[in-house]
Amino acid sequence: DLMADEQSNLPKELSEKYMITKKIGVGVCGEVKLAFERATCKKVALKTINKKDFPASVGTATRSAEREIQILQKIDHPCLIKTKDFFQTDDSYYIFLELMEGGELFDRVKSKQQIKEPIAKLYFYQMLKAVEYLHNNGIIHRDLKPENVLLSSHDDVCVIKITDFNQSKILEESALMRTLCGTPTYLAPEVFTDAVTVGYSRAVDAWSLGVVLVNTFICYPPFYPDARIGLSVSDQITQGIYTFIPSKWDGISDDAKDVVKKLLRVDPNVRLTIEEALQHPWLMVRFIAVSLPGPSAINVGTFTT
Ligand SMILES: COc1ccc(CNC(=O)c2ccc3nccnc3c2)cc1
Repeated sequence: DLMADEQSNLPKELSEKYMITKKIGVGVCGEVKLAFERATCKKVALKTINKKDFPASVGTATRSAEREIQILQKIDHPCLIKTKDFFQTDDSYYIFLELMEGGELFDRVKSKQQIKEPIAKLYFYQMLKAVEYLHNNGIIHRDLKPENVLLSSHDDVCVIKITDFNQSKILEESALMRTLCGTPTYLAPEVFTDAVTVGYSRAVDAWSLGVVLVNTFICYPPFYPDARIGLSVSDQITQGIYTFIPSKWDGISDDAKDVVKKLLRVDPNVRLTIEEALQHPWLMVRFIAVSLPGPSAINVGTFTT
């Protein structure tokens, strides 16, 4: 059957160590299957990236896949997905990841319709901590969305982990940074004025988290195709036009709305940074330490409503 011959063209070392079973998710650059580690019978997720899938841009595909793998193996944070094993053949990468039993936040929001504020805050706090770690390590995710936020269990109170780093960017030391270290005697003024805005590319992650937060609260994103608005989605975004629909936001605190407003600022220079968001009153509630069950328990505290 399909499973058998797929199992057959896997690297021998891989199929000796793991048994691959059903597909549990499909991503842009490959698919995610449930696998079992034969020695421990533990469940793991297998993400397969086929190099041949992008014949046209084969260069960028493998570069982005290699960058993703490089990042996956370097990062270490309770709210970032961890690689457990890795294999490569001529035409595919096989990345074994810790299995997130709860699936995607995207599906949880869809099935729950409305996520209660303390739970949305718990998830959002963990996303902020994960992205804070990435930014502190010079990594920008650049593709934060509910499909890339995974839940560790079916319980509302659970650890979340961010996944999918194939759009990520590693901030290298730039020629501009080196230029600004030298004596500016012969430097043109625009080199300094440009320098003010350069280095805010990480602000894209803060914006995306603002959109994810709205999506988590009211189950659809703030910018979406709607004839009544009379603007394309990209125009709504570039003009920062969105509304807090009263019926959807009733019962949600003003602090929560304030975080959204400050993340969805069009100008990246004034947009809330991840660090500032973590200091916002909505997130700075009294925490009572509670350690969540599960492989990588973290103390996030119980959120007062
Ligand atoms: C036992 O069969 C299942 C077990 C769990 C699920 C829900 N999880 C998933 O659907 C899922 C999707 C992508 C992932 N990417 C990396 C790590 N874990 C992941 C888990 C779905 C089916």
